[in-house]
Amino acid sequence: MQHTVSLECAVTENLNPFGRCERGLLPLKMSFLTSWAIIPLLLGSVGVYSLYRLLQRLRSRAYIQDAVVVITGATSGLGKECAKVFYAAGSQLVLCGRNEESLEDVVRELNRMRKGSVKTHKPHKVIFDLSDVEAVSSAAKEIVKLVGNVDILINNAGISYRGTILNTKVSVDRMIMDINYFGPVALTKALLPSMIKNGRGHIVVISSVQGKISIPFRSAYAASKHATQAFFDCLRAEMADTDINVTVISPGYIQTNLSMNAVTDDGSKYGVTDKNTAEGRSPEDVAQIVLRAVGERKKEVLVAGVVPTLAVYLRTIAPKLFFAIMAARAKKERKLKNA
Ligand SMILES: NC(=O)C1=CN([C@@H]2O[C@H](COP(=O)(O)OP(=O)(O)OC[C@H]3O[C@@H](n4cnc5c(N)ncnc54)[C@H](OP(=O)(O)O)[C@@H]3O)[C@@H](O)[C@H]2O)C=CC1
Ligand SMILES: CCCCCCCCCCCCCCCC(=O)OCC(=O)COP(=O)(O)O
Repeated sequence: MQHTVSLECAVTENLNPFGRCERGLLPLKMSFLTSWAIIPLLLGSVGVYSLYRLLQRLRSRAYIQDAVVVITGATSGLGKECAKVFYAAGSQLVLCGRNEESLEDVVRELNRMRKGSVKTHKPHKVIFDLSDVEAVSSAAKEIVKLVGNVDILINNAGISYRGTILNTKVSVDRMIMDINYFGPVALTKALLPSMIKNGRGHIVVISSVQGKISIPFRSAYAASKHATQAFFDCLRAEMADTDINVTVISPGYIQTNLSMNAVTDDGSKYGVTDKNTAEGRSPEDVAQIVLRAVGERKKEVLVAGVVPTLAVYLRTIAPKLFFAIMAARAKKERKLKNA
């Protein structure tokens, strides 16, 4: 019986600190006082948070300013935009690409950029093809000779693919793996010893949402990005007791030449800008996200909208449902192609 009464009391009235039921003005006064007390508490928290953000921004700025930053695939798309934001933030850039003239165009574009208050540095260029492991090794030597220690390596270069597994030549699978996986692995391995010797460094890799989920007709690309995610997750763990940071960035669609430059099942160029690519995020935005992630030494960042983000979780939480959605997607795409 007593139990029933105290329960009613808890629901309809106030309990004092000793658990007894109270009536009258006192509880009203208490709630009035606590609601006023919350204001300085809230203001204090906002102040502490703002101070924390300011310190974080200053720390990020100091980390990037004057840092030696190597960017692969700097001739176009996300790589070129990363070059711009790191250049403006005062980094000493080493721009890597396959084509000297395209790299020179990027350097000219950087020179034309309006100079802010931050001191900028003249960028270096290093030309090599990521699919050639020997070339990667000599490029790493050239980089160290040019700038000494590398602070931040941004493994950005990559190529995509469209095709069915049934029709795709293994040489195409290999080519994608060479550029997207073995290239960054080789460059990272070549530069890591000097980072360790120097006592600090930061390895960044541009993976993809497709490093976390596989979608139909992207087998070679998704596989190369899954391998990339796995390798750099291992590297992060192995470097945990050093001052080497590892950041994996996994973007969704970006408005670049990726789909235009993608290869098909026989290795020929796809040559089309897909609707998803054209409607993707701007490379400028994504480059800003990369800059912030590096400054804040984030371990990984998924740069994607609600649906791809849900898809990533769905793959783990409800794989059967995810597989069914992917099967329906494959069926629909095949039908569209054959129509
Ligand atoms: N665009 C998108 O929707 C998304 C892109 N990404 C990733 O972003 C990264 C950048 O791609 P993005 O800017 O979009 O595409 P782009 O095609 O615009 O840029 C790709 C860059 O990679 C370089 N590259 C290609 N092959 C080689 C090679 N064999 N050796 C050296 N460099 C090479 C290209 O150089 P060259 O000028 O010589 O061809 C170019 O600079 C890639 O890793 C991609 O997978 C991730 C998610 C989404
Ligand atoms: C409870 C609701 C769950 C909703 C889940 C539905 C699943 C829908 C599938 C979403 C697939 C998203 C794929 C995103 C792919 C992507 O962003 O890739 C980025 C790239 O790397 C692009 O390269 P590409 O060559 O493919 O253009």
